[in-house]
Amino acid sequence: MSSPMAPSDTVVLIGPMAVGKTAVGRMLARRTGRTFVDTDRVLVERYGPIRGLFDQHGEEGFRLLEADVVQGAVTDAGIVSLGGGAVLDAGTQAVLQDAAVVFLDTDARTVLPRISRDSKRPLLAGNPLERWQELYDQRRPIYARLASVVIDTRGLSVRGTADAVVRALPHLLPDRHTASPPRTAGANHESRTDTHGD
Ligand SMILES: Nc1ncnc2c1ncn2[C@@H]1O[C@H](COP(=O)(O)OP(=O)(O)O)[C@@H](O)[C@H]1O
Ligand SMILES: O=C(O)C1=C[C@@H](OP(=O)(O)O)[C@@H](O)[C@H](O)C1
Ligand SMILES: [Mg+2]
Repeated sequence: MSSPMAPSDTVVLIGPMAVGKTAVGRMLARRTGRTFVDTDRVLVERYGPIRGLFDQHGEEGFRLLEADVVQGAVTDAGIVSLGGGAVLDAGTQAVLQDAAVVFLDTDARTVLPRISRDSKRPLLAGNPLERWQELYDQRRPIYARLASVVIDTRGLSVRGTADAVVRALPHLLPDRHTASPPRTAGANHESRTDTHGD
């Protein structure tokens, strides 16, 4: 079965857990007047909390549900934030080929305060820092290969990172006189960055 392709004006944020894909995607959508979809948020809305999905279906089952949600999300133009492991799926890799794929990069030291008490990301259970680094090392080559743009977010705020994305993709900025407020989809109708559901 052939996959649909993401339109070239879709911007997809990829990268490791807690780098800021959700927070930056939301801010970017607000700044550029585009729709925002966070695929974890869609999964939670559709099926329940991420942790429960891992408990019920295992990582493999979660990836199948996730891949389906990603396919739906990226075929609509707009800003799309993926979960950190979504790029493991071959169909997802294929569908991203034509999109502007932004790899938000970071390191363990930077994300440590964001993950040290994390109970919502099942893959970080046990020793979050070690698990984060392990997953980062495994996935970094995939992020790098899929990326149209790589942004080193170390030392940047969420706003600073969104600015860096706009600098890298200047066509994102709307014309001042014609910009309309962002339409909502997925996550941008909820207030904070918790997209994991519990
Ligand atoms: N550049 C940043 N500086 C400080 N805090 C950040 C930054 N990016 C994200 N955060 C915070 O870190 C946490 C994880 O961010 P999130 O957007 O959920 O990451 P991701 O979607 O990549 O897992 C959130 O509380 C968010 O507000
Ligand atoms: O990296 C991963 O495998 C995961 C990342 C999470 O999303 P964030 O990257 O937004 O935290 C979420 O999809 C799930 O916990 C699995
Ligand atoms: Mg996220």
